[in-house]
Amino acid sequence: MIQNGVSLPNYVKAPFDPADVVTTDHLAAYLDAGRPMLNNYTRHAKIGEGQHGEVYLCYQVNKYPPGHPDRRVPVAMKSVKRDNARDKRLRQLRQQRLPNHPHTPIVDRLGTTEAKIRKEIAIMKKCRHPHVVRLYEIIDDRTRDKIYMVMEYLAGGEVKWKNEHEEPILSVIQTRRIIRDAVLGLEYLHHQGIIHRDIKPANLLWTEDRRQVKIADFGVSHFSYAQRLAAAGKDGGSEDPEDPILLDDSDLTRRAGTPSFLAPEIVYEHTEDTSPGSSSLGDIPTAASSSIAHATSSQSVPGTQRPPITQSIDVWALGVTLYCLLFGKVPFLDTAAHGSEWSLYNVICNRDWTVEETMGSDRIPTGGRHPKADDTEGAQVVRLLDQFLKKDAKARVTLDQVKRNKWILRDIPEPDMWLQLTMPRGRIDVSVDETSVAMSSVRFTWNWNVVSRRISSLFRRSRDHQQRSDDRDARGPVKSDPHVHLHGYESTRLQDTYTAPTSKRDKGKRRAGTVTTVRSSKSLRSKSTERWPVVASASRSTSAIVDPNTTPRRGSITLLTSGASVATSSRYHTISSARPGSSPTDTKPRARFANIFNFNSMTHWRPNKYSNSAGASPTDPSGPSSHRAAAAPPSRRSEEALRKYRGGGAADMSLPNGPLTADRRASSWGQGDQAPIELAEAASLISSYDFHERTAAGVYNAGEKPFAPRTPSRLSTNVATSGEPSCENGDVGRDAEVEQQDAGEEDRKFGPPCFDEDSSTIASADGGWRGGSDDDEDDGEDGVDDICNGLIAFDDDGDENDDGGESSDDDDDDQGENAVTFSPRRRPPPIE
Ligand SMILES: Nc1ncnc2c1ncn2[C@@H]1O[C@H](COP(=O)(O)OP(=O)(O)OP(=O)(O)O)[C@@H](O)[C@H]1O
Repeated sequence: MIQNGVSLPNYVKAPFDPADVVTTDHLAAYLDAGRPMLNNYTRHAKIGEGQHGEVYLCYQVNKYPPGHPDRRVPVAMKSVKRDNARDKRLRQLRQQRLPNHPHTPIVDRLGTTEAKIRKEIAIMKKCRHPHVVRLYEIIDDRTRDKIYMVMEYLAGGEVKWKNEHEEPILSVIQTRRIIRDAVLGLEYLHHQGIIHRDIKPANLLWTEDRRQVKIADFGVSHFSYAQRLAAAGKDGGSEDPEDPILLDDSDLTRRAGTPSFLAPEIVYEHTEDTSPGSSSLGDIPTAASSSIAHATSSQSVPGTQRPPITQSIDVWALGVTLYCLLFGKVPFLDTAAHGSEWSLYNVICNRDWTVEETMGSDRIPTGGRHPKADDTEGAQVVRLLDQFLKKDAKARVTLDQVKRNKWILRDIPEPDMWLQLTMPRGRIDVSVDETSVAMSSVRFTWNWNVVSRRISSLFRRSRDHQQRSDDRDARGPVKSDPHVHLHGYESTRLQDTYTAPTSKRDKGKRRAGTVTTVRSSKSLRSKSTERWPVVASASRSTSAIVDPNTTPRRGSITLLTSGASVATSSRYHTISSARPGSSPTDTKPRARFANIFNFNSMTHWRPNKYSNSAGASPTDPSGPSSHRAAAAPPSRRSEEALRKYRGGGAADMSLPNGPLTADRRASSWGQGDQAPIELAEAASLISSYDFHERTAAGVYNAGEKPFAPRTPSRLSTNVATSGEPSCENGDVGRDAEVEQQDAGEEDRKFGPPCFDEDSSTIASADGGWRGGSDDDEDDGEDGVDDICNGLIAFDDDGDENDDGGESSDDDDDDQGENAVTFSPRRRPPPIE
């Protein structure tokens, strides 16, 4: 196989490459022979429970004939509650306390589980890498109060690393493979501008065969344009990764992660000697991040500034992870009798770590904390740990250096090729609007007055745009999907890209990905927007660009013609819309207005506290321009920070190599020249290839295996051997029985799942998150929830809660009505 000019060895298989993330806006919940079903997913065992919801093993029942290997695909389905009365009350309380300041991060302002989940979805939607858990589908029915994330199922479960005697249970070879996989996944994320922020063994999940691990849990991850540019700087770009403005990512100052894995720069205020020049955290730039200092803890040391928080915090956490896997304990432990989180942070900032005499379950000698020997494996590992756990983030090893480390490359047959193949490629973008539309709001309703107002506004504006479009330069629109091609982006495509739905079921699918919600304009949360044309290029997704010359009114919809000039002003938010399954050949425009106006994009304008001066609307005194006068302090969002840094308004943004045009930006993000496939995807398979090693590592040797694959993996075997999917052949009773026995047996063998303080993610310092599962909220509200383990609830009359009725957002508190209902009498059309 030859890929991008590199000839891959025979053992490299074609990479797994399922379609893009699907957003389904219709939910049918019902029982099938006693087995709960959501759309075409049958629910099986509960795999885990996090802060915001439960994760279930489900089987996707596909339209393949019975017996086909892909007919039933195991997936992990995470169910998360959007919002609820308690959240709402908390949010109101928090909003009262929060200063109304443009520097308040958007997550703070929303301050809900919903905001967190939206961000998680928006980030996961974009990630495509063999060592990052894939998101397949979002089931987001606006009439429900839960959202379902359908993910790749990792049957091997979390990476466990110690036994009850605090001894390591993984061999050194297994540890190396885990770290290698994590490095590749993390390098990909960093390349995209994503900081994971919660790297730890529990967030590395094994595949069923335990040959690979994948990074999971993006609940506290952070996407940053600035960080991405910083990463681009490494590639020879002109950006300065240390530039304080590029690092203006204030969201990062909210402490998130797991205490034992936090980097010193996150808890820097605990550093003992913090005088400039002598800090163990290195030279702290005094000018840096002044805007983020306000968010630091009350314990911050006067006269010092928080060191920049960069992707390096993930590198530190990976170092801590390596240490855990090798020695069965965390490197920084609070040994005080009445230790607290604070004393742990003191240890992290000020103390060195120790090294046991041996490492791994195979007890390979280390040579101590400062090994004298040069080339022993132990010495190599300790030196690598030294580089990982540098308190000064600037002195810390980079992932690229880790990949080139002797110990990491130790058992790779062709290291040069591996390095070449695993080079991260391709860029993605997670825009603010993508987090907004990552999931929609509950109770999305038609409001005919609004609809008619929108329609007339639509006519007016599209006429204006038609007139202006001739005068504009032909720069292509900024797009936020990595698969969008800028070239050949023509409005006529729209007209070739829609097939009218043929059934109600299809209709649901066709609507998937429609532009839905603009939070700041409540009136827009109507079905009027939902029904507007989805803009889809041949490659599934587009974004809209707003003409800076227009003066959109608050809450108006603006339509553009092809080739409209690009407004980089942040007051115009592009909205991506992705319609799964659309192809240039089988579709045509769905909107009745599409063929009248020939538009290819649409956008919403919304007032934005973070606006800068570009593109101000002189006719909108109540809009951002007036707000801006008051909002003089520098904007927080990194893209705006960059714009300011580059010299002011959108028009004169310039880089040393010329102006930062939309095309240049898009191509610098890798959106203009999409590689046929992700090279790294193919290459990373090599990292897990070596059957000898696998045997040596005890992957298939039950005697040596520290943890057997969990119940669900056995279930999948069951399904495979039975030939027919259980829900089809009525075998569910037996299946459930076996499942139960299996779970019991597993509990006996391995004990119930436990959460120790080393591995529990902490909430944001400002109390933005809460613990507890959804069920906390459900108590007394929908009792049947318990029957279905919190996933689905019956309603008394057995009717599905359809989205026909008029209702307002204010009804959100009504948990009983919003609960996902379960109708044994109503089923979706059978899967052929
Ligand atoms: N794709 C998956 N495949 C298999 N198991 C998974 C998958 N995703 C999550 N899990 C399991 O479900 C558990 C809960 O996952 P979830 O993402 O909800 O946790 P979380 O809320 O992020 O947890 P934390 O409290 O650590 O942040 C995890 O511990 C993990 O073991």
